[in-house]
Amino acid sequence: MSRVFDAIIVGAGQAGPSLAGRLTASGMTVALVERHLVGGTCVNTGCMPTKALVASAQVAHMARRAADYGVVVEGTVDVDMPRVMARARTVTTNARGNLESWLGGMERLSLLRGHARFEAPDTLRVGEQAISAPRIFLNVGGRALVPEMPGLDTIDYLTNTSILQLDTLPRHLAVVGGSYIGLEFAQMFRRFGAQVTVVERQSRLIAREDEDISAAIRAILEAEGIAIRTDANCIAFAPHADGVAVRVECREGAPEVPASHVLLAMGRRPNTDDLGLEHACVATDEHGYIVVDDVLASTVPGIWAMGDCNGRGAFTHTAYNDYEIIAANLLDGAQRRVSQRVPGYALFIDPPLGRAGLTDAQARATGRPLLVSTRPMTRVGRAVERGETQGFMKLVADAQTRRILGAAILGMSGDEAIHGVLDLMHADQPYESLQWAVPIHPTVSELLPTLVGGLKPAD
Ligand SMILES: Cc1cc2nc3c(=O)[nH]c(=O)nc-3n(C[C@H](O)[C@H](O)[C@H](O)COP(=O)(O)OP(=O)(O)OC[C@H]3O[C@@H](n4cnc5c(N)ncnc54)[C@H](O)[C@@H]3O)c2cc1C
Ligand SMILES: NC(=O)c1ccc[n+]([C@@H]2O[C@H](COP(=O)([O-])OP(=O)(O)OC[C@H]3O[C@@H](n4cnc5c(N)ncnc54)[C@H](O)[C@@H]3O)[C@@H](O)[C@H]2O)c1
Repeated sequence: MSRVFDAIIVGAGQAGPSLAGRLTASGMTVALVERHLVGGTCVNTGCMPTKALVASAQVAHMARRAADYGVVVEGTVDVDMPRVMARARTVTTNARGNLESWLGGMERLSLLRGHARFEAPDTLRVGEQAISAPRIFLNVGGRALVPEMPGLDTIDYLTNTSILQLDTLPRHLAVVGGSYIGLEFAQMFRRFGAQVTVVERQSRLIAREDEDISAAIRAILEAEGIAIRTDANCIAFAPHADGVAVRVECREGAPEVPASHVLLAMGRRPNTDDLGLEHACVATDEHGYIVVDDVLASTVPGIWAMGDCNGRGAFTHTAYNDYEIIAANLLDGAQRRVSQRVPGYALFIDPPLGRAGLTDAQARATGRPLLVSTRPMTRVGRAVERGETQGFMKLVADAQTRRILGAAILGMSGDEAIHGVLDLMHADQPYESLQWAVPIHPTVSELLPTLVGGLKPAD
């Protein structure tokens, strides 16, 4: 006998709890199944703790730069790692507690603690009990990808989860993977005082971005003393007197990085391998992502997938937007689609990279006639006043449709200022609309109209 609900949600990450809120408010009985911590990756081992740590690292950095601003800090700037980590844990614990209270008071919701696994297309087993519903929503997220690599089984390594348990400063942190996760951790640990080496197998960091962005980020990180080893082919690990020897075999530099700690930041894999999807005939792609259509329906009627597990986004805001799409279509009679979403995200190094739409390279690949405009942060008044002039901004537009195709703001407040562009792209208005906005002085955003004014045909 199974307990029957109107809906089952598996995973209390970034989409599940909000969907539970909407479904129960509409009168449905809902089972929300969570096997570990409510809040999922973002709250517990992702965005929240890392951005709290980035904040501590920025304070340390600015304290070291105090003299640049005429501020006297006596002695050296030291970082108290247990307190830094405790602060990040408090941010996480509070957020998780708030979520638990909200879910705890939700009428018609049964929060079931345990691992859910399909037994049939409408039935899941959670421990001793079977539960079934005509609507099942999968929000199972992902975890660090740990590929088989020579010697990995002979060493201790860290992931985004275990590194948050460190209470001591690594002497030398080797970060394998020079993309979002790797670079945020690399910069913060360098600022906490560790020696840091980033090992990336591609020829440049964060290779999904344009080459000028990769180069500028590399320069920012190297200026802080982070060693960067690109073209790191044939990575292998071995125990070493210092901890771990990371064999890199790059074009330049010594073939081995002797590290005290190794962080693997080589991507994510979806939590779909232990969900019993074969008992429900739900199709996955070759990487294990649940195949969904433009309204996030899986290949089986009555089963939807939201968030990182569907491969249609890898961010908290895309997971949340998945919930918004499903709720609007099911409950509000709307016709929302994933393809209506303008891609946007930020890399939270300091200064951050804010991104919207296509990269320059992606825009060029469309073959459309393009207009491009760039401006260094040295020519942004607010950045000059703040003494934070690293980076640049860039805009790419379609010369025929006069729509912005993409933008990057690598610079102070780039993570916030990019929203002016994202909003315009979402509103599907021509770029000239930005010129007639009256932005506030002095801000980074106030340069967006100037950037539009500087659009010129791409070379
Ligand atoms: C270090 C790091 C930093 C990040 N920083 C940012 C950032 O700054 N901004 C941003 O937008 N994104 C960031 N992300 C990405 C972001 O965390 C994810 O995109 C987001 O958490 C995805 O949400 P989700 O709901 O899809 O999955 P998750 O948050 O992973 O939640 C899935 C939940 O499902 C549960 N679950 C899985 N399988 C089962 C099962 N069979 N039964 C029961 N429960 C199950 C899990 O325990 C988990 O609680 C970061 C990620 C990492 C790792
Ligand atoms: N600021 C944010 O929004 C934020 C922050 C962190 C993570 N995230 C999310 O988490 C996801 C995963 O991030 P990530 O940085 O782990 O993955 P990623 O897929 O973005 O990058 C993985 C990197 O590791 C490199 N790599 C892979 N195999 C390697 C090997 N054998 N040796 C050396 N390098 C290797 C890749 O070339 C790539 O640069 C991202 O897609 C992002 O959506 C977002």
